[in-house]
Amino acid sequence: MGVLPEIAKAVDEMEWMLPTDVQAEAIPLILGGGDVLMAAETGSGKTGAFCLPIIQIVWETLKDLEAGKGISTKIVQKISPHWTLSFFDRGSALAVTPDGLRCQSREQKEWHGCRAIKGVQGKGKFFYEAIVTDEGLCRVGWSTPQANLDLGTDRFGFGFGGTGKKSYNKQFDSYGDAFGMHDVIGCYLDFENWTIKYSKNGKDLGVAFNIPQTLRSSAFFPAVVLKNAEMSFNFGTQPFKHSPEDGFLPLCEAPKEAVQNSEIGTDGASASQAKPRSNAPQAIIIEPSRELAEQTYNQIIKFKKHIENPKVKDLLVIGGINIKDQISALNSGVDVVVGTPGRMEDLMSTGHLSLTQCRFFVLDEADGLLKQGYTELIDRMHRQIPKITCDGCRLQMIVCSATLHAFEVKKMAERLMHFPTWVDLKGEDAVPETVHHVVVNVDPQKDTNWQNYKSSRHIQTDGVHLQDDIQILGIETLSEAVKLLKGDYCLRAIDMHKMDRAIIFCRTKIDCDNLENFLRAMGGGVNNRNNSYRCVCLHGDRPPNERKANLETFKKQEAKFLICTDVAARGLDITGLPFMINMTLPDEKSNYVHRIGRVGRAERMGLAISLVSTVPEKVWYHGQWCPSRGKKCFNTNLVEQKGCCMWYNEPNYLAEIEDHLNVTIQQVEPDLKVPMDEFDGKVVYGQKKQLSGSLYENHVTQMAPVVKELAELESQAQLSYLKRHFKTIRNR
Ligand SMILES: Nc1ncnc2c1ncn2[C@@H]1O[C@H](COP(=O)(O)OP(=O)(O)OP(=O)(O)O)[C@@H](O)[C@H]1O
Repeated sequence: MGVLPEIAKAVDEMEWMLPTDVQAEAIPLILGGGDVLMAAETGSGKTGAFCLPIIQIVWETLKDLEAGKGISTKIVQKISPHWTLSFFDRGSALAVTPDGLRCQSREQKEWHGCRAIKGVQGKGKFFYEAIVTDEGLCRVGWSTPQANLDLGTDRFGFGFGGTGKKSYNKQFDSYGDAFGMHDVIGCYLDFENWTIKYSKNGKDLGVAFNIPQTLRSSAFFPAVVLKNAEMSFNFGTQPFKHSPEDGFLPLCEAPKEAVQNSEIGTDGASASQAKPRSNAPQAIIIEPSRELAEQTYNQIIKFKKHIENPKVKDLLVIGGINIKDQISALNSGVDVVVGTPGRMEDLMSTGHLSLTQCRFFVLDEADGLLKQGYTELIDRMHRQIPKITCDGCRLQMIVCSATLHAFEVKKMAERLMHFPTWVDLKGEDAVPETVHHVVVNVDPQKDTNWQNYKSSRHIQTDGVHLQDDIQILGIETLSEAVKLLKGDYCLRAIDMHKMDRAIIFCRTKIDCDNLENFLRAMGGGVNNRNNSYRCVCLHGDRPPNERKANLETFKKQEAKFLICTDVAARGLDITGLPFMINMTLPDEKSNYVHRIGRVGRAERMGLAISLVSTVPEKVWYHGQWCPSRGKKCFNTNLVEQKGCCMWYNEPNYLAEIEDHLNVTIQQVEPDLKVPMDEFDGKVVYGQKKQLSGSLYENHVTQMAPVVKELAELESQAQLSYLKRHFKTIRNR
């Protein structure tokens, strides 16, 4: 994987012998500093593909910062021998490009400043240009080494700000004109008349300051201070946009005897100036659900197990955990933060989480995040992150999902990412080869068993037909019948395949609760310790602690079935999970891919069964119009009648999914027997496929005859070429 031995050791202990395809492609790209969009099948190891290189780079940066000398050598090499801004003599949130000619600060509340690496002293007249390259607040001018970096707020520096004010010793007086985006500010320093003045787009704004006697023996350095802004500089190595007045020299032509080098940053000791603030992590990883955030966080803990000196500190930022603990962890220093958008936003808005040192911005399950309505938040976070890091590297953005081809993702990538490389191992959405997925039709007109159900035996339905007359056979009755039958089909699927571990997806929270009660009852009640349908539930109405505990129970195999809404459709990784049941198809086609991707992970085989109603089913649909968003809502009218129900047409959704995946999903009979095909007889669901190509000995034996044939063909081709070539020469 090309990672540190300490990381490789941890990965080895997890029994990862080879990188998966997506890891082999993405890890070098991320280590190389690029932006990456990763689209690969569910369960193909995307989490490792971004976490491993991130941990490595974060650790290397910490090591450099700790050593001091590391970072200074790295940077000093990059410093041009000419006039540039200093990488050291600058505020912690101010980033400088590797050429030292542009700086940026994305801190919104504080000013962050910077000085050049050289200044001038004694006699002469000097000039440089500064250009506003992004909206924001800026002040530019000259400062002596004693001045603080907030230019113009003490007696040692002179600034001219975009609001049309000159500033010295905290005194802000009107001067010249206001300036902003694209304006070119000329900065003049005159040691003959002891004055400082400015020009805007070539127009002379007149003398701004008389240099006091006390400062006349000091060196003056170009200086700038920014608040959420960006400026670029020309010290004379490029033609100026507007030539300076006669007699003023570009700084880069200042005679040697007038030039004074900055003392800050010439030795490693000063590198600490670039030390990250404690609450400013180097990597931010955003996940769409708490469970997924926890899972990624747990993987990071495993990956960094052997990393020492310095340790990489990580933090999980999700709701349901005491925010005070998260704040105190942030204050004591974090390097990698994994979390959900809501809690991250809370911490950012209160200033407890700073993005100023972020070098990795990762969106896992990006299309899911965008669909949940986080586009604006993501854009806002991206704006706050400096695009160049404190040690001159570029911000890296990594975006991944199994279903990345959504239009919104492409638009976001265009907007925010910097020439991203697509690691697209699947093209359009696809189901992994390791997943055997089938559908069974639930047809209440053919299968009339529902008419014989006694109340004790059937599943409680969601109550949408409470107001309907279902005694007479009509679409409402058939819809209710489907709901009853589906409970039974689910049981039959479990029994037929002797499922002892399965994830079961329902469309709504109430469906989950009803199925949980039904399965428990069918297994002899909740107090029956040997309940053969032991199950737990995971959905948004369950408190965070219960969600966490239920997931743990299922992972530890103390419950056989995990019943959930789409909250768990994405990313949840349950080792060797053999079975999955869809009680209802999702209306969002990409969610089908995510749901069935909970099985068939890490090369293990899985079976996914979807129950598809042949008739329309009336279901709950609580939109924004529903005052309680579904809680204790009994409005069974259709949406068109200002109600909270709709008709759900599963055959249509099935057709859309098949069209999207370009496959016809195999259909099985209501007995739920899965016919023999290449999966059957050769695999045990939940285990690795036997005789698969992943074992190298087998791979070599399988490929040997083909390779031999290829070698012979190549030799023939070369000989025939040589013969022709030889003939041509002879004929000449
Ligand atoms: N190189 C590897 N060798 C063996 N197992 C691996 C390797 N990489 C990842 N795995 C395992 O594969 C499983 C799936 O990985 P992961 O959760 O990263 O998949 P994913 O691509 O993010 O899936 P999804 O799209 O569903 O989120 C995990 O259990 C992980 O430990």
